[in-house]
Amino acid sequence: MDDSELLSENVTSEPFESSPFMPKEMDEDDDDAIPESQQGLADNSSTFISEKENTVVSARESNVAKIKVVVRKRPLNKKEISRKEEDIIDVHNSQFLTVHEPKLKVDLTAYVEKHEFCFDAVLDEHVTNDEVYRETVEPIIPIIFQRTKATCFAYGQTGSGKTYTMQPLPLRAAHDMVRLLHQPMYRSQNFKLWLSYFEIYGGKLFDLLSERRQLLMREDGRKQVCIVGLQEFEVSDVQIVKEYIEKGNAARSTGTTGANEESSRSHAILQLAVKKHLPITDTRRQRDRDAAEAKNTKLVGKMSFIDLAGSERGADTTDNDKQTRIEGAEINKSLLALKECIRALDNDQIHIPFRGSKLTEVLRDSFVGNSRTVMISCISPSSGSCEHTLNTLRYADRVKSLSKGGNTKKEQFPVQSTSSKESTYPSYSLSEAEETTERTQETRPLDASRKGVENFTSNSSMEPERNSSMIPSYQHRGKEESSSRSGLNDRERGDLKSSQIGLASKAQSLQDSVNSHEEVKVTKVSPPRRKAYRDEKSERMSNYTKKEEISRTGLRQQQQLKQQQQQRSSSTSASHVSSKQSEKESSYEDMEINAILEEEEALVAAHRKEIENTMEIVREEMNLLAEIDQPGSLIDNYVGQLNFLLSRKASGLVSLQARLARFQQRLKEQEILSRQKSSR
Ligand SMILES: Nc1ncnc2c1ncn2[C@@H]1O[C@H](COP(=O)(O)OP(=O)(O)OP(=O)(O)O)[C@@H](O)[C@H]1O
Repeated sequence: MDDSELLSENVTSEPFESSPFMPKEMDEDDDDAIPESQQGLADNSSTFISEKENTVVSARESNVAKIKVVVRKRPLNKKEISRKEEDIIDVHNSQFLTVHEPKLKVDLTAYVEKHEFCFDAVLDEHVTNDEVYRETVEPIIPIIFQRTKATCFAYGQTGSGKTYTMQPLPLRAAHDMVRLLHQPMYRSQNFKLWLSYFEIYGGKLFDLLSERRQLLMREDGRKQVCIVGLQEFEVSDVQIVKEYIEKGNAARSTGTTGANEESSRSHAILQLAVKKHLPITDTRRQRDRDAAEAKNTKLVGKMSFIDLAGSERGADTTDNDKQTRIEGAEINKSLLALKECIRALDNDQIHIPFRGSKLTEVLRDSFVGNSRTVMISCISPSSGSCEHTLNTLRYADRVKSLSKGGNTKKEQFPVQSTSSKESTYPSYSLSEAEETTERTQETRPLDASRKGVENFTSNSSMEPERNSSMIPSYQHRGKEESSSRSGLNDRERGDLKSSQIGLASKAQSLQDSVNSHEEVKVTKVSPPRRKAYRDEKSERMSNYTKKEEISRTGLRQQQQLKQQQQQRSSSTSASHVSSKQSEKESSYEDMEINAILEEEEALVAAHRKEIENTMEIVREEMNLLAEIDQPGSLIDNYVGQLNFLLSRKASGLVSLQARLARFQQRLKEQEILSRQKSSR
């Protein structure tokens, strides 16, 4: 038992339970029970779907979100328990989770910071693989027969349970798909199930079902990705699927990382494709006919299962040998590319950088057109993995925000509220198989249930016209939400807002205390013209150089008092010989004080603006830190962006300091002037 093994491990596959999403399996008798006339109708028209079936499909589709983000927490393992690491993840109501992050204050007092998240589903350590299947893949299966391409992938740090979660899913899916194939509706259309299994290792593609033969990825003229040489096998029963999966798993590249001794070093992609076989009518021998038929297929829909390589950067890039580090770098590159694609979609960019990595090229179908994506974020519950867990959850939160409306403009999908399990997706009736005939080569002469085809267009089988028409002109049923981020980002904004409010109130109380202090002083302040008050005024003005005594109230009161004095002086000394001179001086001083007040206001406004900018920069810095902690992040990006942010911060401070210096200078000048006047 290795260290990472779990005490409560239950790795053996669980027996299948019948699925509420799946129609009951049709046996031969059921099939026979279909009236002759209806069978004929189905044969003649590939678009035939009964109204009832259509309603069922629509109802099912309405439960299938375009992007679904599910989090799975695994139990503590032996190693973690022996290290006395605590379970820091609380799951509530199957959708919410709280991470209790242990932290230390500057004075080394321990405290716990809570991070709350909400996802489409959160599965705790007691949830079985079968339940994971029900929550994630099962609802998608029926729509694979309705021209949908779907992808399910697991994401998370190494050892968090990705392989454990992903491995049983294809078999369960195949089980349900085979059942559906037996439905008269699909049987009559000659729908068949095909399986392929390959991995991306070190940026190269290898066929896991064909002695790890290297494959080539090409883009055809229609920008469809083709995996040249990939072997596909027709599978008609679950036992055969199981054998292929085991064969492929055995051929996978694994290695040891700092955190998992049997770590997946590659991204493994298992695809189950539903194809419509077109009948070969000419009179050939049965064997030739099978081979020709296998070539003459149309892709209906496809389900891809992707087991991503472990995403823990640190362990991969520092602890291990050169080869492992190179692998780690390659894995990081593809995870980064995946993140970039998600971000580009999130920002509604026209150009999506799918070409950033082999992985994203393969995943391209999952994000465009009539697609469904399920991301299962696997997390470890231990306190020692807290940082990685938070990174995984932040990544998941970002993907979730994509489903909330980031791509509504482009694809016109109604948005889904991720805080609710219910989603509002339109129904559409697409029963007809894809029109594109697959250009396949080299049919392997295998037994009937194991037909293998080397595919030259495995990912390209849907015609672009069709593809574009597949993006249904949906009418929005759901209420469209703004593309604002939820969860953490909202919280961050909330934190920011409350800290802003906190800062503002602090500033206000400071200002109040300064004002009250000033008020005491101001009562002594009198118009500068009167000798008796000159010293006080000059003292006051010199006090402006002290930051804490800068007060607009003071200046205003000073001005008011001066005006009162002026009135008094003009009323009582109207006949005085120096009154004109005095008025001149007074108006000059008025202008001076007004100018200082204006400058003061500008300074305070600039200070406020600077605080806002600083907070914005701090927020960006926090994002940057969160990103650099993500697996696959590039240090170059980090360095460049940090440099940019620090320069922004520095230039903001420098310009505020310059303004402050100008203001101080102004006050000094004012003081000198008033001294000169007082000495006159
Ligand atoms: N939910 C779970 N319940 C029980 N055991 C689990 C669970 N999740 C994972 N494990 C166990 O934890 C260990 C690590 O899991 P796994 O190999 O699936 O991790 P991984 O994320 O695929 O790692 P890597 O990325 O390095 O391949 C295995 O021994 C697995 O059996």
